[in-house]
Amino acid sequence: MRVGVPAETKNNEGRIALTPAGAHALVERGHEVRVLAGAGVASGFSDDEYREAGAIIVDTAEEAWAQELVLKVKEPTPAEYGFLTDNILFTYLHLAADKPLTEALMAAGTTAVAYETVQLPDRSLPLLNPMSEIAGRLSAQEGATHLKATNGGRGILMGGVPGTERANVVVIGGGVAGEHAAATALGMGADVTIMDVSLPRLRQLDSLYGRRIKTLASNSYALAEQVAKADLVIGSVLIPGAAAPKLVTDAMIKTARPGAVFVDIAIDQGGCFEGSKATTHADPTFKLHDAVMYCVANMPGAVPATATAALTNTTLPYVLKVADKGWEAAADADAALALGLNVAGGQVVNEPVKVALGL
Ligand SMILES: NC(=O)C1=CN([C@@H]2O[C@H](COP(=O)(O)OP(=O)(O)OC[C@H]3O[C@@H](n4cnc5c(N)ncnc54)[C@H](O)[C@@H]3O)[C@@H](O)[C@H]2O)C=CC1
Ligand SMILES: CC(=O)C(=O)O
Ligand SMILES: [Mg+2]
Repeated sequence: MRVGVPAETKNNEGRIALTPAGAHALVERGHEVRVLAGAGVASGFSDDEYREAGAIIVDTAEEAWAQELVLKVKEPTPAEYGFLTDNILFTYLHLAADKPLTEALMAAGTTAVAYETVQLPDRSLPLLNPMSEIAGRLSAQEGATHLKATNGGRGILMGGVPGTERANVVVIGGGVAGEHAAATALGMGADVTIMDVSLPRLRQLDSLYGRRIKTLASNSYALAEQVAKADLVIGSVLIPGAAAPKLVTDAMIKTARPGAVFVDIAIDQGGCFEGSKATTHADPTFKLHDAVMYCVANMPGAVPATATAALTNTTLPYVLKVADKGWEAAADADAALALGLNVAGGQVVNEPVKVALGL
């Protein structure tokens, strides 16, 4: 198959969808790989490394996009809609939060496969998992940074010092991102509470972290109580494919401590705080009442050396299947991969996306 790898175009997005090792694996199996010049540089990969791996370096985005299988990291931005065609696009899509992109994919007849809805029988999301690990860890780091008074925050140190209060960190949604957020905040010395609607998941977290963290069943009453006394709130809920539920209301944010920081990791699915709107690494926060809101939709893009390696570790086996067999046969042979299909033949085929967009 002819495989294309364009550069990422989102603000400060340094990842690339294929490493030289991945290009080598594809070429070895008889596929042709075209990588846009310079696309790997921010992740630490030069054009020469791709050439040595057997890839062809192309000079225009058009050429990288005009292949049978296009590999990307983030969803196409409006500037890229013109490149969409009836080929296979394999990338994060987050369509529940993006009707214009959904319509562009339908109009182009793209076979659009979303990393974030590939799902194993145990319900885990193997291609979202590594980026949730990274975004979770980063959320605690970013929270600590924005809690500094010099950044508009409450001026509290995560772990305090002996004789002072520690920061009170509340994590809403104790899945992959939430667990990594909690573990990092714990490592920084904060007081950590994880809230989730899944009691089995809270039991699991309790057995892993014991008395070092608090677990709480999530409901609007408990959320209101926790938000009012938190220094840092991290939102990391997910209903796969669907728009994120707005769990923290504007009224709750009004009661927050002045300078409290709210990190909405779930912003790529529309956000789980009322009042969240997507921000960029260049301008990551805004003020809402007296709170600092951090809503960057591509958090791992800031650590591309780690994130590209972590992402391609998990995507490559699936990429090889699609390139070797074509979409239909690959999806027939792998039920987890088949669940990645979001748009095909001009129609949305993922049920939660359909519901979220009212289609
Ligand atoms: N902003 C960014 O750069 C990134 C964002 N993400 C996003 O982070 C979010 C979380 O992803 P994962 O941790 O992988 O998901 P996950 O599926 O591992 O965890 C989600 C958790 O939310 C819980 N949950 C669902 N509804 C809830 C509710 N009403 N109240 C409390 N908890 C609830 C679930 O029980 C589950 O434990 C997703 O939206 C994902 O797309 C992931 C990576 C990067
Ligand atoms: C999952 C996602 O949105 C990201 O890695 O940017
Ligand atoms: Mg997005």
